[in-house]
Amino acid sequence: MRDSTIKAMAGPRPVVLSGPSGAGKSTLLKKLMKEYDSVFGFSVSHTTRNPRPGEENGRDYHYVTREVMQAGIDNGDFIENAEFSGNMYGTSKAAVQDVQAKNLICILDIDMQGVRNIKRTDLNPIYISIQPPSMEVLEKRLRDRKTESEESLQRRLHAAKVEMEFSKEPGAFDVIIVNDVLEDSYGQLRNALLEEIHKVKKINTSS
Ligand SMILES: Nc1nc2c(ncn2[C@@H]2O[C@H](COP(=O)(O)OP(=O)(O)O)[C@@H](O)[C@H]2O)c(=O)[nH]1
Ligand SMILES: Nc1ncnc2c1ncn2[C@@H]1O[C@H](COP(=O)(O)OP(=O)(O)O)[C@@H](O)[C@H]1O
Repeated sequence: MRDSTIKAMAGPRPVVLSGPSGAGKSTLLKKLMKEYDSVFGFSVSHTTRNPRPGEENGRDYHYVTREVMQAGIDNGDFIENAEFSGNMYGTSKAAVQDVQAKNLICILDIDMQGVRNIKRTDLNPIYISIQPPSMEVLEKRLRDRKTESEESLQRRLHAAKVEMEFSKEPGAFDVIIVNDVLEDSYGQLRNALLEEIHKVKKINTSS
């Protein structure tokens, strides 16, 4: 579905982080937003999964039922949505527009289906793949995070293999970061976004 209402505005380009569950997307995204709190705005997705300990409704996700989610989809409220590991996830138009209205860099954390769907819109983000150093490390990190049942863990590890294959497709991502040593990965992420960061800083200091 081509969505022309989400146009690439004259402002800074949005950023899409994508990659296997457990690769480190949230960790890196939180570090970035902490260091550049007046530059980035997080696109708060909707999901039917339950909140994890420490997650907050409206900050990490909008936690909704399948019925509410489906009604929003049917109403055309979403730029894209996907089923992942037994739950629904989706990016509403409002989530992106709320951030862009503040002239911040909109940062999205979405799966590979979301990447494919966003490529059919005019959003024109920078696509960044966050990957684990290996499947073994990924499994260890997911187990140590203690957020998944054994079933959900296995589903996510299977999805991870598919996502790693997708990231090898030419043109799928602009930047690929293997998240081994966190400080190094964070440095790579920051360097990849410095141009957009400076755009926002210039706009904010000149206005
Ligand atoms: N397509 C799509 N995927 C999303 C969205 N929000 C989150 N996801 C993805 O859904 C997957 C599961 O997210 P989550 O349950 O938070 O697990 P985590 O990746 O282990 O933190 C991840 O790959 C996210 O990038 C969304 O709005 N759209
Ligand atoms: N570079 C890293 N080295 C070691 N552990 C990491 C690293 N990056 C993330 N982690 C840990 O791995 C787990 C998964 O990270 P998280 O940011 O939740 O991944 P995602 O958002 O991609 O699912 C978390 O427990 C996190 O603290």
